[in-house]
Amino acid sequence: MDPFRITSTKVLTLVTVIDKQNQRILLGYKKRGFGAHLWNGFGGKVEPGETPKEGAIRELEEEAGITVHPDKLQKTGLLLFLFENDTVGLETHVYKAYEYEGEIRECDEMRPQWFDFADIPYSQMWPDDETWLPLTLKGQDPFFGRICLKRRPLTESASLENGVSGLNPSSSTASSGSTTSTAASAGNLSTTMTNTSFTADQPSNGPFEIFDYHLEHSLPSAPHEIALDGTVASYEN
Ligand SMILES: COc1nc(N)nc2c1ncn2[C@H]1C[C@H](O)[C@@H](COP(=O)(O)OP(=O)(O)OP(=O)(O)O)O1
Repeated sequence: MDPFRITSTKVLTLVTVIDKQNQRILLGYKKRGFGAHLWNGFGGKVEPGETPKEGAIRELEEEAGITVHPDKLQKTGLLLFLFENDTVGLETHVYKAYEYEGEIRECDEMRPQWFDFADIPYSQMWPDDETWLPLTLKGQDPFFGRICLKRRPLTESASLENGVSGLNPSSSTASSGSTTSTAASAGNLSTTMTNTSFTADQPSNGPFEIFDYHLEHSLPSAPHEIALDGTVASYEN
């Protein structure tokens, strides 16, 4: 049986705020919960009754204290994170914003910090970020990605005791949406990598490593393109 087969998804958002003029990006250090101790964009579960975009704006406000007008929030990608032997996939709607209002502030969940494009801390981020964040920064978006992750071998995970928590990705409370996916139609980018191994000199970026991934330059044009199990996501680009 395919260890990456899923029967449903949770709908999540992820926002990167980009300061084009100064060539830097705003990331947040996750203090607790799923992905704790990693730097990431801002986001979380889409609440019932919310669109992904509304959820993204709400999470950005909650986690970084800033507001983005809906017209200024651009869809940069749709990423489907699949975890080995977990039938719940994470359907993650990724956005970027070049403008915001308000003062950036820390909260109990996230500590925001600017990073120059040249100093993005990929070694302390989810391992998939290095595959797609550069596309966002270079404007090579939108993209669709199917990213399969598996747990690092135990000895390595054990050495990450003080690292990432939230070890069961589907254990956190559910959000709206219930969709599974097939590959989207072919785009002009097609990147595939298989079974990247963790090396001792690679700093820890969590208990998971990429098993394989596929990225392409096209968002599914219609929800049915990402539905496998008869359920259909309701999302907007
Ligand atoms: C698996 O790979 C992932 N890579 C990246 N870059 N980001 C990920 C990955 N898996 C999840 N994420 C992102 C998506 C969301 O922005 C957060 C998870 O959100 P969380 O579970 O913390 O949602 P909240 O609604 O904030 O949760 P609580 O209110 O329950 O704390 O990580």
